[in-house]
Amino acid sequence: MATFVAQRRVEFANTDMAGIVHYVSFYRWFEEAEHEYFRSLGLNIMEKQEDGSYIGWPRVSASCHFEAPAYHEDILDIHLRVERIGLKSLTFFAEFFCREKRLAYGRMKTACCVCGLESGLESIPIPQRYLDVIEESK
Ligand SMILES: CC(C)(COP(=O)(O)OP(=O)(O)OC[C@H]1O[C@@H](n2cnc3c(N)ncnc32)[C@H](O)[C@@H]1OP(=O)(O)O)[C@@H](O)C(=O)NCCC(=O)NCCSC(=O)c1cc(O)c2ccccc2c1O
Repeated sequence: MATFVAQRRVEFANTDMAGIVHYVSFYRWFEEAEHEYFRSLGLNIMEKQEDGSYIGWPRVSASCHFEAPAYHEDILDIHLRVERIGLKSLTFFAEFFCREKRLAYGRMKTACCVCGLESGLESIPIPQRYLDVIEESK
């Protein structure tokens, strides 16, 4: 996939008592970048179906490596790409840059699921309409 780039400014609430960005913020920005990527393709990360259930993308694994700290007011460029398209899952790879220096990188794997409030999560093969646009963005 051509790399999708999202941008975030480090807000005060993203930082911790050490004055640097708390690691949880990187996971949140990673997820937000992924959702922005879906939106850019005309997809919704929670798509309602006729029976009232939703197709969604819960995470089955997440990892992040932190190489340098980020600070309040820094502008971060989040470079996101689909690393692997599985039968029922997508693996995203993201890198976080500030002034072209890489601060962190990580992976998130999401399983395509039917999400019902009562029935819970049921993984399904990724529907073709998602594959069409995701593969085209590669
Ligand atoms: C999600 C599950 C229901 C899947 O269980 P199932 O037994 O059906 O899984 P499969 O074995 O068929 O695997 C499907 C697919 O996923 C890969 N996979 C599964 N588990 C892992 C794992 N631990 N590590 C790596 N990969 C895994 C597997 O290889 C298959 O991929 P293929 O490409 O090979 O087909 C079940 O696992 C479950 O219920 N898990 C708990 C999910 C959860 O609670 N996650 C944490 C919170 S979810 C979340 O934060 C979230 C974020 C969002 O952005 C969302 C966006 C939109 C909707 C929902 C969101 C959301 O919930």
